[in-house]
Amino acid sequence: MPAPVETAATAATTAPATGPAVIVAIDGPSGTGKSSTSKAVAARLGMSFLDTGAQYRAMTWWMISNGIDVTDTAAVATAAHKPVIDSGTDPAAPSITVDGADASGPIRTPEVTAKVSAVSAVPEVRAVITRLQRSIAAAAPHGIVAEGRDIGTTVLPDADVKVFLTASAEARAARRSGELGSTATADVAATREALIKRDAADSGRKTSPLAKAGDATEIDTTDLTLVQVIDRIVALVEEKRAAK
Ligand SMILES: Nc1ncnc2c1ncn2[C@@H]1O[C@H](COP(=O)(O)OP(=O)(O)O)[C@@H](O)[C@H]1O
Ligand SMILES: Nc1ccn([C@H]2C[C@H](O)[C@@H](COP(=O)(O)OP(=O)(O)O)O2)c(=O)n1
Repeated sequence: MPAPVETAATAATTAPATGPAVIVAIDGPSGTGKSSTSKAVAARLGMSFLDTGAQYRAMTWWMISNGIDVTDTAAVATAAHKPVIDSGTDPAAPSITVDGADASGPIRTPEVTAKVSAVSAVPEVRAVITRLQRSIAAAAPHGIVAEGRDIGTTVLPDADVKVFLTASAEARAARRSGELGSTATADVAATREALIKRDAADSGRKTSPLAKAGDATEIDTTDLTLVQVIDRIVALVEEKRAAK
């Protein structure tokens, strides 16, 4: 039976946060449900939400817009400190701007998706964005749910709760293709190949690759509904809050 789809909006009974602030790190490959799950968990628990992939996409969009060849590592490294990236962390209305301009649409283009792994492999880019992410997490009044590839391993290694989401390549490709508006077999296959290629690049880079932290709880979402994944993570966070 197809999984009932819960969006951040339908999951969001934005509760005022109670108890101590907790830091939650959610990592995993593309299409495992990090963004939708993290948004909903943050909304339910009255916490902030940070989509770190959006920040790497914003950096990539800025490089493309400014005529920088993303395969020229030295040029990307030199420019990395120039864009001003600002992330809005309300899970009900997350936002991202670059130099004051709304970047939420342009960062999702196929060109940015194709180039983001190259840009995010550059150590200077990671240093700039990691610093930004830590400052956002430190300023979150009721704690934060931050999702990405290296949150539990590098950005917030002392996070209270760490989750690593996985799912089969088939499930991930089907989810992404659905979002892109085509479930035709050839389109799903092409999406699957693109996902696998990006995962390999993200896992294989030298600086803070996509990886499961040793102390992360792994959840395979292949056969779980979005609501089931959200419930599991909320339970982990509530358990941690109770113990604090
Ligand atoms: N457990 C799940 N079951 C079915 N669909 C899901 C599940 N988790 C996420 N999705 C859907 O898959 C797509 C990709 O999810 P997303 O949260 O963007 O993944 P990620 O951030 O890991 O790339 C979205 O359309 C989302 O609604
Ligand atoms: N913490 C992070 C988050 C994302 N990245 C990089 C690697 C990813 O392929 C891109 C885009 O991330 P994003 O989460 O938007 O990717 P999805 O298309 O949602 O799977 O950014 C990263 O290197 N480190």
